[in-house]
Amino acid sequence: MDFFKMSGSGNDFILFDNRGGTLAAVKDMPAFVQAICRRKVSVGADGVILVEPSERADFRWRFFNADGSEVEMCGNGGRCVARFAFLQGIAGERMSFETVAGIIDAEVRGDVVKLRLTEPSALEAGRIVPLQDERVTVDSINTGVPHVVAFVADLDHFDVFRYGRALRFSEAFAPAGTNANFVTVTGPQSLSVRTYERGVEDETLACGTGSVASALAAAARGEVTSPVEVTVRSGEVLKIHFEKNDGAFRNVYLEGRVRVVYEGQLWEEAWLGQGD
Ligand SMILES: N[C@H](CCC[C@H](N)C(=O)O)C(=O)O
Repeated sequence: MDFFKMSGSGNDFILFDNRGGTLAAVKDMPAFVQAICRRKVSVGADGVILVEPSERADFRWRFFNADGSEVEMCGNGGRCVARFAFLQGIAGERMSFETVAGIIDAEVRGDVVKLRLTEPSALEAGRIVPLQDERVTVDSINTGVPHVVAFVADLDHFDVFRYGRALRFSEAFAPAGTNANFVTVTGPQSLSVRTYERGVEDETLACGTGSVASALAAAARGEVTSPVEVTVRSGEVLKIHFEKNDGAFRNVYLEGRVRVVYEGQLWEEAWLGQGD
């Protein structure tokens, strides 16, 4: 099974062109995904992307987190799959693809990919959430997948794992759970974000939909205007463009560089029998 390994600003993925049933031998997809996402004993990644045929767009893709959970969308994964599709001749520089979250337009310019995301929804500002022995104020929004955004003062020394897990599993966001973003606004068009990701169950080096959620939450508070440069944990910068009209956000774009790390051939021993 041929695959690509790609990185979207440090959020890394294993991509398969599954249009011809490359993965037909896989009987349990979540178990397969968990196995190949394990670092040191297999390929290792934050998630897996399967490109499949679509009646409604150039192609469809399914996204699986490293824990095997299939979820609606992935912003950095979307940027990677757009460049993958272009490089593989599956689509041109301008394309549209189908996700569980909806149809997304993409434009590939060299190693920079710009996505037009689905309309954000369910923005709730100033939610008071009990968190261990404290109560915190967070904003929540869905940017393809669910996110909470908390504004903090000293991001570099913030315990993202502890508070990220507490928010991820908080009753307030049950049963689906959420991704948790911790943000410091650094200027009228810039902020820094660290994200604890659902389904990776750890902090990742970047989160695309989380960066968008953070930019829109800050814009809703009147603290930033479009375009917003988001510095992620890897140190790379994602650019978020949006229109804000009477509190609603439209034409939301996520832009940034993606890297092809390598192309590979997956051996069965890299996934079969890993639980033994
Ligand atoms: N972990 C997320 C999906 C991937 C989101 C992130 N990698 C991105 O770039 O948007 C979730 O389960 O909702």
